[in-house]
Amino acid sequence: MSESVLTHARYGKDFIRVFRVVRGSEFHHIVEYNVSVMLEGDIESSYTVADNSVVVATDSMKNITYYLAKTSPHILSPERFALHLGTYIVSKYAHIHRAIITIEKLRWSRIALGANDQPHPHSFIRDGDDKHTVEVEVDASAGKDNLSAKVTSGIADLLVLKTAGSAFYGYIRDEHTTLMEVDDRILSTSVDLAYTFAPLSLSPPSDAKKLDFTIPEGFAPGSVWDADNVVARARNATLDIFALDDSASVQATLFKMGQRVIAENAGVVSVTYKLPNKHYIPVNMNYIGIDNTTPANAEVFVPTSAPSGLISATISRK
Ligand SMILES: O=c1[nH]c(=O)c2[nH]c(=O)[nH]c2[nH]1
Repeated sequence: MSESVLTHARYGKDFIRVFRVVRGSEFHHIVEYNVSVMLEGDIESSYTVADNSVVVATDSMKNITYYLAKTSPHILSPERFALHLGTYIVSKYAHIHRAIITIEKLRWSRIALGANDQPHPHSFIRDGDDKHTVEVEVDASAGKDNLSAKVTSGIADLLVLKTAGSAFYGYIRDEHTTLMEVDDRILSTSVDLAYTFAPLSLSPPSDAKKLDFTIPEGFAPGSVWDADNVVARARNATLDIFALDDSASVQATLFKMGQRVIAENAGVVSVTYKLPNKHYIPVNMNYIGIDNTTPANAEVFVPTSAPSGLISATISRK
């Protein structure tokens, strides 16, 4: 026993499901989040000598999440809410030095009705399976008056497909090659992207309840405080490039996506894409004298879930 030592400890509550409505005079606004709260600090004794006096119960972390969902003016932005929640926790508990908050924001879009797409004040539709993802680390290890944060946001499970404008040829051909070179093919991927903002420092709460959380005035477009617009631009850029790029490969198209995200968002320092290549294989009908394999005549495909290619890269600001 004495030859072992605790080298890392982190605990918290995962899968905290929360829905919030903000009732404006004309329009209601809603968010649905899956939140995870993980804490680090002077908590070793809870592991090593069964000392629960240092434990903020994970049940309390769940309650704090709901309390802030009710009281925080930042609830509608997952980045700001995560920063507020992390700041609250590290400010309230002297021995907690780091809070790692992750949020998955599910899609709810306002229903538009009638010929002129009139936005409905309080009805919404789940118009996609993709999620806005956020990971915030609020760090108080340099002191409770010296808070800093790292924010990585992104999009997961954005499923797309195009039926033209994607070639793949010129790759290594040797005794292991069976793939046909094509000047056109089906291209489909489930986009996963995550971008990291420049590190930021945070003001500690000034009120006794530790609830006060301020964001700077006049923040720069593309900064972490502009995160709702950043994710909208990243989604648009991704869909734009996917549709419009005359793709030579997933690799080349991915790089263009990353370049756009960096160019359009001044506060983003790097972006990582993970693009599975979800292969659609043309059915060979040569046995019955029908051409379904040359790109121009390929119309019937087998969608395959496995194996898939997996193309990933990180594009960083110079
Ligand atoms: O865009 C692609 N990149 C690859 O690396 C690859 N490999 C493969 O078999 N098909 C594809 N497509």
